[in-house]
Amino acid sequence: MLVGEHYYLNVNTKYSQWEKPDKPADAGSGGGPERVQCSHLLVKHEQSRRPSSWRESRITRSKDQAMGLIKDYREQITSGKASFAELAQKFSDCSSAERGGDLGPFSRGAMQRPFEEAAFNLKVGELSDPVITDSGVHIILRTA
Ligand SMILES: Cn1nc(-c2ccccc2)cc1C(=O)N[C@H](Cc1nc2ccccc2[nH]1)C(=O)O
Repeated sequence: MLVGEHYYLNVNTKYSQWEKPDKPADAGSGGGPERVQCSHLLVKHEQSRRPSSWRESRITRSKDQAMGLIKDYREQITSGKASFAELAQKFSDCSSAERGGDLGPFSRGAMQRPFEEAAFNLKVGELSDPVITDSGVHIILRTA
């Protein structure tokens, strides 16, 4: 929160951002969905913004180890060995694990930018590649 700093608001899409836009404001029409619903599986690591979760009070795994785990979970899901919700419920370091990783519907501007970009570029039913945010390493399933 930068007190006194100006931010930029696209009055068409109601999207706000700190960075000065580098292209004309889009009209907000046809630019993909307004809202998406996603589930995610998050593996935190020692450099995560909050290296703690319902699973582990102090998370010490490295970022590389977190990436390795996320790739393993992704392979289990794509090969049908396990369901997304089952692995998220068991292993996600986000409190949404209790709901199989379901975050509910959200608009642009609600989530960290890398997560938002990945989520809004998924088709319904599509599983993302690993996504890195300040929280850790995620895989994202768009459900609506
Ligand atoms: C964004 N969000 N929604 C829930 C949630 C939703 C539904 C039911 C319970 C919790 C938890 C969170 C959240 O920020 N959790 C954080 C971890 C985290 N960081 C995220 C970054 C982007 C998207 C989801 C993310 N979840 C935590 O538990 O440390």
